[in-house]
Amino acid sequence: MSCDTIGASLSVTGLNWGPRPDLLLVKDVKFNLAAGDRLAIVGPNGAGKTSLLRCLYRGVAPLAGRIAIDGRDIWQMSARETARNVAVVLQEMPGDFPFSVRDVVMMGRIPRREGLTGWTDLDRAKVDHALEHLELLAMAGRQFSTLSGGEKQRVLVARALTQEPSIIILDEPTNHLDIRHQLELLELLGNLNLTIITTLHDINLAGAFATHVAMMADGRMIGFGSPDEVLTNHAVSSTFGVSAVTHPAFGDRPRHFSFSLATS
Ligand SMILES: Nc1ncnc2c1ncn2[C@@H]1O[C@H](COP(=O)(O)OP(=O)(O)OP(=O)(O)O)[C@@H](O)[C@H]1O
Repeated sequence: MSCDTIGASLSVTGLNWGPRPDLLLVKDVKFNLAAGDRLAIVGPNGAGKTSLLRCLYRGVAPLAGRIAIDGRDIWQMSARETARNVAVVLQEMPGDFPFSVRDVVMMGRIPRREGLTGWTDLDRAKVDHALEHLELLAMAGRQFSTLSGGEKQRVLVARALTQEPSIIILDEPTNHLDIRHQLELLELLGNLNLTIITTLHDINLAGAFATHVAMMADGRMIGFGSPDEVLTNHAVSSTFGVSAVTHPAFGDRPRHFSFSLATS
């Protein structure tokens, strides 16, 4: 899918967040992304990945530190300006959401709407474009609540794309998707000219998709760099408590891991 917007840079420094100052779930996180970089955040359950994402999309206010998009602190922007820059695709989905698929995707245009005007031909064209690219045109009139988990996931990605953001933040976007849709979604995201930040439990998908990988454990970013730098046998094995072995790229198949339970 072509996208008229371009990615933005992101700079995070000294970021701390927790529900209370004595319970930090994100601890002294810092990293930089250039426009168009794709970051996969990996780490075991409870490592703080979703908490970090919440800080990045302004879902929670940091207790310390700064998050800047193209050099501008996100807390110095209006909520609308942040929404124009950052689109979010979360795991939680409202169960009873009385809207059609087309309506949900159209909601992505709200931050782009000027005043109280109705939807324009441009808005409708953007929605059709996103529906087509995520293979949703045939179900555009269906109630969102009647879709499968994977179909809902694709609708929420389509909504994010119609927002025309410069950064897309996704929490486990491949969770409900079958293998073909997982690969297609990551290919689609990879072909956008945007900055992407996503959590991914699948280390092999993370390595194949990302330009940068951040490894988290106990609220800290314990590794940040290229997939080859961060996803080593030792780091993956020790962080996840498994025995991880890398297999080199072969033909079309990228470098990948196999896993077994670690023997103590
Ligand atoms: N508001 C809160 N109050 C107390 N503890 C919390 C709160 N929010 C999250 N936690 C805890 O903080 C830890 C980090 O949660 P978070 O959801 O960020 O982890 P995660 O890396 O995304 O995990 P997963 O891979 O399981 O989705 C977890 O142990 C979680 O139970």
